Amino acid sequence: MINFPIAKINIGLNITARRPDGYHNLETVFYPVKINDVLEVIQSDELSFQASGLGIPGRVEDNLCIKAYHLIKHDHHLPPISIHLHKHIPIGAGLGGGSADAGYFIKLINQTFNLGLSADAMMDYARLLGADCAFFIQSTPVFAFGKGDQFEPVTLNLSNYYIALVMPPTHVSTAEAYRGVKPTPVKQSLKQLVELPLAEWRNHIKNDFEESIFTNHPEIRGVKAALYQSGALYASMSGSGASVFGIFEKKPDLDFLKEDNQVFEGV
Ligand SMILES: C[C@](O)(CO)[C@H](O)COP(=O)(O)OP(=O)(O)OC[C@H]1O[C@@H](n2ccc(N)nc2=O)[C@H](O)[C@@H]1O
Ligand SMILES: Nc1ncnc2c1ncn2[C@@H]1O[C@H](COP(=O)(O)OP(=O)(O)OP(=O)(O)O)[C@@H](O)[C@H]1O
Repeated sequence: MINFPIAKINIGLNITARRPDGYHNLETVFYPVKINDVLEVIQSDELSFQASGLGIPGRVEDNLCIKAYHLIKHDHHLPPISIHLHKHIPIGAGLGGGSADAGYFIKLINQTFNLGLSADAMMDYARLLGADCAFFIQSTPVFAFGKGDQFEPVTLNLSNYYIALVMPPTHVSTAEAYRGVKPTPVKQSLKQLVELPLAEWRNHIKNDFEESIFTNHPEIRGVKAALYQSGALYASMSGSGASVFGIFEKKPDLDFLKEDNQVFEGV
């Protein structure tokens, strides 16, 4: 069986406190975007993992698909499988690509082997693999809080807008990004701020990672400025970077960014 893990962008990201477990409390809005990996699982004689497309750093046994397999196998009978992941979602981009593979892998296993897991049960498994992973079980826009793994629904539909995403040739590690931020409590929750008209987001909604990441990687700041100059109503780095998205009323001309960056249009 096969499915297509999607990416997310963060609309706003406030890091509000450091937690005793070393993680941070945050609030953000996750919004799904149409950049996909391809994930295939077939029953086999032994567990194996093949990857194609973008190179994935790290050991195969640390790939979130393999970790998800062992996690579920601990509680359920699972035969050996052959996994193929075609990687297209940029890595170190703040797009949650690895987390998406984890969430979609859990769904694929549930479906392939008729495990009968509810969405809540799958989210509980996903939470054990990474803070972002649970979002990808349902992949609908949500207000997220806690470690980024607790959700409340939001009414947010950007389908009448044009979203473009720019990936500079820079990768940012999530752990590095968190180290650069001083947590600060919020005055007004993002949950209310996303209800504002989109043209006003620019004055109210921020990503707390930008300050330190832009200092260390000024080319990312440049991409954000270029998106505003091209007519974006709102532009922001996604998550811990390095990708930057712009929300436009209509398709902009972003050809000038293509020489130095990877540009995803109409996501
Ligand atoms: C930056 C975001 O993408 C925003 O949505 C997420 O917070 C990152 O989520 P993720 O990649 O699933 O994160 P994990 O794999 O669980 O954690 C990676 C590292 O990020 C830091 N981390 C992550 C989430 C969080 N709420 N607080 C943290 O401090 C920790 O140092 C952790 O070791
Ligand atoms: N299936 C996977 N795809 C990509 N990376 C994976 C996968 N499984 C594990 N990883 C590891 O996760 C790292 C990418 O993590 P990183 O936190 O930089 O992701 P990101 O794309 O910025 O997403 P996020 O929005 O979650 O921060 C890779 O360097 C790799 O070692």
